[in-house]
Amino acid sequence: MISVEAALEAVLNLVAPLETEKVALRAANGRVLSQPVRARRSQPPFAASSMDGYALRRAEVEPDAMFKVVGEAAAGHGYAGTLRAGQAVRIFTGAPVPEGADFVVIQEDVTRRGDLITLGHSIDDKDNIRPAGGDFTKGEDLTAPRILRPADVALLAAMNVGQVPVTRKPIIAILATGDELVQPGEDPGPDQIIASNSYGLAAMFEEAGAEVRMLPIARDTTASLKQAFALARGVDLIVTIGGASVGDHDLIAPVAAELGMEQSFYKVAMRPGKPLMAGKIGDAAMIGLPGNPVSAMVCGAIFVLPMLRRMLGLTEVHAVMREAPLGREIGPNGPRAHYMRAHLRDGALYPDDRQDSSLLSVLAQADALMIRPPNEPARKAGGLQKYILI
Ligand SMILES: Nc1nc2c(c(=O)[nH]1)N[C@H]1C(S)=C(S)[C@@H](COP(=O)(O)OP(=O)(O)OC[C@H]3O[C@@H](n4cnc5c(N)ncnc54)[C@H](O)[C@@H]3O)O[C@H]1N2
Ligand code: MOO
Repeated sequence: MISVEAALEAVLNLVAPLETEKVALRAANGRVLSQPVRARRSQPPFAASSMDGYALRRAEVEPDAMFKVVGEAAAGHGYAGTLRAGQAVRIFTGAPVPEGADFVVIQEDVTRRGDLITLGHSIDDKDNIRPAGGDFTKGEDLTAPRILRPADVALLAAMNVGQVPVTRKPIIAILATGDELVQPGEDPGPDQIIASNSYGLAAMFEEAGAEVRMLPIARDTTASLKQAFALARGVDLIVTIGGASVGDHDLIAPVAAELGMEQSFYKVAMRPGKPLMAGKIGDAAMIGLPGNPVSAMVCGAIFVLPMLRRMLGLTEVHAVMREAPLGREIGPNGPRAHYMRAHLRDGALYPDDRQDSSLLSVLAQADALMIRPPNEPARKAGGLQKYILI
C-alpha cells in the first residue's frame, strides 16, 4: 500500500499535456487557453468620452465661460475637424474625443441656448476621457494557461481574437463492471442496482473539461471485460469502476494485465479508496477506481481530476486545500488517510456521523472532504482542519 501523495505523483506521471487546437471564440468558454494570445488592437483605440456632454479645452474651463457648439461626436461617428479656442463639440459616451479637446463637461453642468453653451459653477476636475489603450494595448498578452471564463471571452473578443488556441479535450472512457449493474431507467432485477458511479464521474470529468465516452457495462467475465476495453481504444484515459478488490469476481487487474497493462501501483493508504490501481495500457493511462460509490467519487476528485488538469496543460493541478476550525471532537484515525464527508456551518467543519463508502446521500449533502492523515490521534473541537470543497 502506498501513500496518497505517492499515488498522486504516480498517476500524474502517467499523463502529459495534450496538443493545442483552435476553436471559435463562441466555443472557448470553459476551455483551457494553451498559448498566450496577443491583442490585435488597443482598447479603446482612441481617446473616448466616458460621459454625455461637451468636449472643449480644459484651459478654458471656468464658471460662466461660454462656448460655441461647432459639431457633434457620437459613438461610431467622430468629429472630423479640430476644436479651436472658444469652441465646444457636443459629445456622447464612447465617442472619440475631437482633436484639440482635452476635457468633457457633462451636460448636467451646462446651459445651452441655440449653439451656445454656458458652463455652471461646480465643474468637476475629472476630464471624463478614457485614454487610448487605457484598457489594453495592441500586442499585450492574455497569459496562458488559464481556464477561460466569460470575462476572458469578452476580453478576447475586445482584442479582436476570433480563433482561440485551447488544449484539446482529454477523452476519458468510463468502464463500469459488475453483473449487478443496470443503466438508470432500465428495469433492475431483484439482485441488481443502478450504475450510479458512471454518471457521477462523467458529470465530474465533463465539468472539468473532458470529453467522456461512456462504455457499455461489462459483465463479470473476462470476455465481457476485454470487449469493453477494446471499445476504449484511442482514448487518453480509461477509468474503470469496480472489480478492483480481492473477491473472486474482481477481474480488472488480471484482465488489464492480460491486455499488457504496466501497473504503477495497486492499493493506496486511503479511506475510502484503498483498492485503487493505476498504470498504462498502450498509449492510454488507466486508473481503476473502487466500486463503492463514495470511493469512486472521492478517488475521481483526488486522482482523476488532477490527471485531467495535467492533460489540459494547467499548472495548478491539485485540489485546492483549505483550512477551517473543526466543529466537534473526533476520535483517533486508523492507518489510512481519511477523506471524511463533512458539512461547513458558520465557518466550521463538522464531519458527518455516517462515513460508510456506499452512502451517496451523505456525499450529496456534504460540502467538503476533510482530510485526516494516517494514525492521527483524537482531536478536540477548535483546531484547524484541512479540507477541500466538493
Ligand atoms: N476481503 C476484502 N473485501 C473488500 C476489501 C478488502 O480489502 N478485503 N476492500 C473493500 C473496499 S475498501 C472496497 S472500496 C471495495 C471495492 O471493491 P471493488 O472495487 O472490487 O468493487 P465491487 O466489489 O465491484 O463493488 C463494490 C460495491 O460498489 C457497487 N458498485 C460497483 N460499481 C458500481 C457502479 N458503477 N455504480 C454503483 N455502484 C457500484 C457494487 O455493487 C458493490 O456494492 O471492496 C471491499 N471489499
Ligand atoms: O476504500 Mo473502500 O473505498 O473504504 O470503501
